[in-house]
Amino acid sequence: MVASKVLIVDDSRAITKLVSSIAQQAGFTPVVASCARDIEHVLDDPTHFLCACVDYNLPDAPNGEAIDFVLGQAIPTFVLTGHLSETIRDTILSKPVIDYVPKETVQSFDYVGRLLVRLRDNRNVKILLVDDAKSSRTFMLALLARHNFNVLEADNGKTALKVIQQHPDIKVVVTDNEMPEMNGINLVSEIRKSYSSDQMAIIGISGTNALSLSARFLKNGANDYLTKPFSHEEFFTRIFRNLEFIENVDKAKYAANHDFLTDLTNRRAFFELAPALAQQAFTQDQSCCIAIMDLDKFKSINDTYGHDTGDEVLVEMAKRLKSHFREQTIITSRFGGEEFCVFFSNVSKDEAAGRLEFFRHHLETFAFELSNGQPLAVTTSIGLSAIKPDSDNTQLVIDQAISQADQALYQAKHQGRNLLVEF
Ligand SMILES: Nc1nc2c(ncn2[C@@H]2O[C@H](COP(=O)(O)OP(=O)(O)OP(=O)(O)O)[C@@H](O)[C@H]2O)c(=O)[nH]1
Repeated sequence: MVASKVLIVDDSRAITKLVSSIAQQAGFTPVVASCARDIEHVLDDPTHFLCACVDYNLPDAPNGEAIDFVLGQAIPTFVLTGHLSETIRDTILSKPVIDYVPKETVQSFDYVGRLLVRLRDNRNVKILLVDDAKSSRTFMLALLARHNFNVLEADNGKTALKVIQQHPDIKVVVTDNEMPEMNGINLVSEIRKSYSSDQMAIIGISGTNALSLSARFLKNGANDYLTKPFSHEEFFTRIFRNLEFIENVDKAKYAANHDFLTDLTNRRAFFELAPALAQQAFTQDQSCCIAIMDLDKFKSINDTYGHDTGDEVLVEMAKRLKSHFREQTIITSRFGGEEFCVFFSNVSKDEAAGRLEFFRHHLETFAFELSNGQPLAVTTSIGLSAIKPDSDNTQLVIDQAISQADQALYQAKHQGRNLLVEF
């Protein structure tokens, strides 16, 4: 069961309305209780709740009692507070809450939206804790679990490397230094042999009595460090800052390699990926081929229905291409305009021709449905060419095959369109 509800407990109608709309925008169903008494009535199954957003001060629960009740239902909880004295802050942070949000500014509510999305997405974010002291791992694990992170553990550097080998998608490693088998500093330099600082963030933990340790962590490739003892707010700030950095780099890389409109691999990334796949295939005596596709009379679609409809057609074409050619060894790419390219590795020319003919026939048979519900017949012409097996000159043979597939495509257009022609 996916936890898709957000419990909102607040006596202000303005706040419940605002937070409900933020939850809805993030894709969750808000469930509102306007006082502590109401909570029991609106809670059906607590496992359906991603989290709760609870007001610290309610008329029938003036000192955070509602927070304890909701936490008792095992629902991850963050607290909204109107007045934040040091005492209230300390009281809130003494409870196992996710965080507290002062109801001060628009930015506070912006933070609520980001927090909800994070809580949902954190399930897929792996964080590795490396420390030989179990108590220290347990403390950090409990903090990260509140934010739904997928937490892995290791009690020394060597074990950590094994865990990383099994989970290369770990985003953040938090490591102590003094450990048996392999210490933290050595672990950092081992990780950096395979993962750069924008692929896997490393936060070193150092004690206050060893100030030079933080510098050694950084010099060996750590992204950041935490000095013991640290507050839980400081811990989360470091985790989030480093995670956001990794995620932003991921987003930038994705944007650089994908076509903005159709989300297919773009031409530049195609020429980075295809030679490596071709080389792999050729060294295993497997064949590779390339198809160039061009939508028929696309200009008249633009002219008749407008450029936006033309864009819709390109997006739909990309979706169909992706669903027909899903394998990791096949690259579907938008080369530009209404021209697409499919690179097949480990596929013979005959098999590729069969699959492309099936795809051409599928387009011809099933009209595209536009966003206004109107059907639109779209066809494509296709040129196909085998790539000459030459693992020493993959770039060159790919360029040759593209030019041959282009010539075949030209013939397909010339022979009346909606055709597959092999070079
Ligand atoms: N909507 C939309 N149109 C685009 C895009 N890129 C290129 N085009 C249009 O695609 C059309 C391509 O037209 P032509 O090259 O004349 O080819 P065609 O009309 O498909 O004719 P044939 O290829 O001979 O069947 C032009 O009108 C371009 O403006 C885009 O990103 N979106």
